[in-house]
Amino acid sequence: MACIQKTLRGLGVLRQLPRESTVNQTYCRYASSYKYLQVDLDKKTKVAHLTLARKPANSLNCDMMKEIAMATNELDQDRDCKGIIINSCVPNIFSAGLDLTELYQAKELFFQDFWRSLQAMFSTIYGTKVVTMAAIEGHAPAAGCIIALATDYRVMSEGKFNIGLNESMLGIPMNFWVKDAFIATCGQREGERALQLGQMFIPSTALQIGLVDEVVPQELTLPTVQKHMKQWVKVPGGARGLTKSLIRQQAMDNLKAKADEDLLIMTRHMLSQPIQNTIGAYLENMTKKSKR
Ligand SMILES: CCCC/C=C\CC(=O)SCCNC(=O)CCNC(=O)[C@H](O)C(C)(C)COP(=O)(O)OP(=O)(O)OC[C@H]1O[C@@H](n2cnc3c(N)ncnc32)[C@H](O)[C@@H]1OP(=O)(O)O
Repeated sequence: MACIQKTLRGLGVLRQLPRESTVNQTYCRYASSYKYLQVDLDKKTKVAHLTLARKPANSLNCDMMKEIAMATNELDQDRDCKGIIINSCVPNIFSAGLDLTELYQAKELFFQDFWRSLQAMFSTIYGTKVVTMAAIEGHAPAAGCIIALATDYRVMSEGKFNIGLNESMLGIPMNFWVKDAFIATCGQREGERALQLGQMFIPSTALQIGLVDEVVPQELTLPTVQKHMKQWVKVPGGARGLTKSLIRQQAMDNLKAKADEDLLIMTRHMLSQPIQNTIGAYLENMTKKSKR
């Protein structure tokens, strides 16, 4: 965790937050600290719910990614927290991925802050020693899928929803740490196919390729995650946490070592005219669609 804090501090993401605003002895809510999240920790079960709450689609703007990193870090340090469930309060959408309106015609300095915040959000969730699970009750494209990939266990709702890394289709080339996380989860062959094609998956296919661990009716999604969480947090935390670190440390070290390089490469790509044109056209399409 020292590593996560160092990374966050280096990225200017970590700031002093009030320890907690206590509602009562067994249930505490950090929500007052956050604009785009609800964070509730049940001190009795030692499980926190980190609920993405940026309507209309939980698109991830720079501040929201900073908040997710800070909240995860804060929970990681809280002795009363053994598990974090990430879910969404937006019906049928887990997260629509990066906020394209912030990426469109972004200034270089802002983009750097934005990308550092994405790196920090991922590495904080991926690197935390506490158990993390995603209750994916709707669409999870691109960075929505990245949040889910960073967790230890994913349950998705049945329905006409999509999950996956569609970056190629947006003209955005894949970067190393997202590629590594996908391949670690779904394997080399699936990675070669899905990442080149920018493929999105319906829940049953996502289950087949191992992108999610379970698919259940929507109303059972959160209860199913809660049931699994109850089991996972029973495992002695020290042993489980160290085992998790052992498995994830290499990826964390790689990201830390190559974060600047990633930023440099992605700044060049994302601010290039062809990608900016694609994002512009995509935004125009979304506006037309919602006017219909
Ligand atoms: C190189 C690797 C690292 C890079 C990592 C990540 C890259 C990204 O994340 S890029 C972003 C990719 N995201 C997408 O392609 C998803 C785009 N959105 C959708 O496909 C749909 O909105 C979605 C399926 C999520 C939901 O569909 P609907 O339920 O039909 O809702 P609407 O499409 O009407 O959307 C509602 C509302 O939200 C706005 N919106 C949606 N997505 C985004 C977004 N990514 N950024 C900004 N705004 C977004 C959309 O415009 C609508 O707004 P209003 O018109 O104001 O209602």
